[in-house]
Amino acid sequence: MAEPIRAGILGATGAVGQRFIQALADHPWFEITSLAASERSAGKKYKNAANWRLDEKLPDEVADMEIVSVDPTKVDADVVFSALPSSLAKTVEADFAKKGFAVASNASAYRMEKDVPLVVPEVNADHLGLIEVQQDNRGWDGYIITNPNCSTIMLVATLKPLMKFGIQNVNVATMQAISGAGYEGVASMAILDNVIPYIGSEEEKMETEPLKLLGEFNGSEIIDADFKLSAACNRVPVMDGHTETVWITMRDDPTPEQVRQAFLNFNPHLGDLPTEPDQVLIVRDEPDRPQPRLDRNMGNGMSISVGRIREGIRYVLMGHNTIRGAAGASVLNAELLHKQGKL
Ligand SMILES: NC(=O)C1=CN([C@@H]2O[C@H](COP(=O)(O)OP(=O)(O)OC[C@H]3O[C@@H](n4cnc5c(N)ncnc54)[C@H](OP(=O)(O)O)[C@@H]3O)[C@@H](O)[C@H]2O)C=CC1
Ligand SMILES: N[C@@H](CC(=O)OP(=O)(O)O)C(=O)O
Repeated sequence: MAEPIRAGILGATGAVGQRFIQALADHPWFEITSLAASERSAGKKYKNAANWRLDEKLPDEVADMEIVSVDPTKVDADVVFSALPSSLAKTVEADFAKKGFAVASNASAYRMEKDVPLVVPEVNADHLGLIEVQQDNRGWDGYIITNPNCSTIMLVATLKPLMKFGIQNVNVATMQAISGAGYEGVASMAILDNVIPYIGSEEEKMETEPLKLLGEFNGSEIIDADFKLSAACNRVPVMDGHTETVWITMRDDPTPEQVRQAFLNFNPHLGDLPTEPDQVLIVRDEPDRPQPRLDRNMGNGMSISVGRIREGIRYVLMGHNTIRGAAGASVLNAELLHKQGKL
C-alpha cells in the first residue's frame, strides 16, 4: 500500500478546523500528522484546547495530539489545510508555501490573486494549471490553492451546467446558517427569533468569485466569465446549511424542464476521489424542498440540492456550508491535486 500523505490542519480548533478533522480522520489517502492553532492552544492536547462541537465523537487518534503554533518549522506535513482567519492567512499561508508546503486554503486571503487557483473540482479543475504560473512568479517551492466562499461554491456548481445557455445576469438572495460565522461569530441573543440582513463582505465575494471560477484558463491567466451578478446575503437561525434563491437571465431562454435536465445531467466524473459525492446536484421535485434540516447531509454533506425550478429562470439551492462550503471543498481539492500528481 502507498504511504499516506501527511496532512496538517492550520486553525484546527475552529468550526472549519473541526470539519477538517472529521473529513481526514478516516481518509484513505491522508493521515493527520499536525494540528496547529493560536498560542492560546499551542502546547496543549487537542482534547483540552478545542471545544469539540460536532455530533460525532472526537477521533481517539486526534484527542491526545499536541497542538503546535502555525509555524512551518513546527508542522510536519506534505500538505496543510488552512482554516485560519483571513487576516492571518495572508502571511501564514505564504510562509508555508515558501517552505515547500502545498497549502489548500479555505480562507479568502488569496482567492482573487491572479496567480492563485480558486477551484471547485467539478467546475474548473483545469485552473490548477495556475500553480506553475504562481511558482514561477513568486519563486516558491510550495504553492497555495484556494476554495471559494461557502455561498459561492453552491451557486457556481449550479451555474456551471447552465453556462451553455449563455448566462447574462444572475440575482441571488442567501439565507445563511450561523455556523458560517464560526462558533463565536453570532450571539444567540442576536440571531434567535430574528433574521440579520447583512454579512460583512459576503455580497462582494459572491459578486466576484463566480466570474473567476467560471472563467477560462488560457495557460497563463484566467479570463473572467462575462455576466452580471447581484447578491443579497442574510443570516438566519439555522445551524448548518446555506439556502439560496436564484434568478437567472440566459441568452437562449431555456424552459424550466431544460434547466432541470441540465442539472440532472451534470456529472463531471472526477474519477473516484474519496470525497466526491455520487451526485453533485440532487434535483428535488417536491414543492417545498430543498430544506437545510432535511437535505444538508446528502452525499455526506457534499451534494447540493436544487428545487423549485420555475419560469424566469428561478430556483432554490441548498448545501452544507462547513462541509461542501468549506472543509470538504478543500479536501476534494487536495484529492484532485494528488490525482494530478501535484502532491
Ligand atoms: N465557517 C464557515 O462556514 C466557513 C469559514 N471559512 C473560513 O475559514 C476560516 C476559519 O473559519 P472558522 O473555523 O469559522 O473560524 P473559527 O473562529 O471557528 O476558528 C479560527 C481558528 O483559527 C485559530 N486562530 C485564531 N487566531 C489565531 C492566531 N492569532 N494564530 C494562530 N491561529 C489562530 C483558532 O485557534 P484557537 O482556538 O487557538 O484560537 C481557530 O483554530 C476563516 O477564514 C473563514 O472565513 C470559509 C468558508 C466557510
Ligand atoms: N462568510 C461566510 C463564511 C466565511 O467565512 O466566508 P469566507 O470564507 O468567504 O470568509 C458565512 O458567514 O457564512
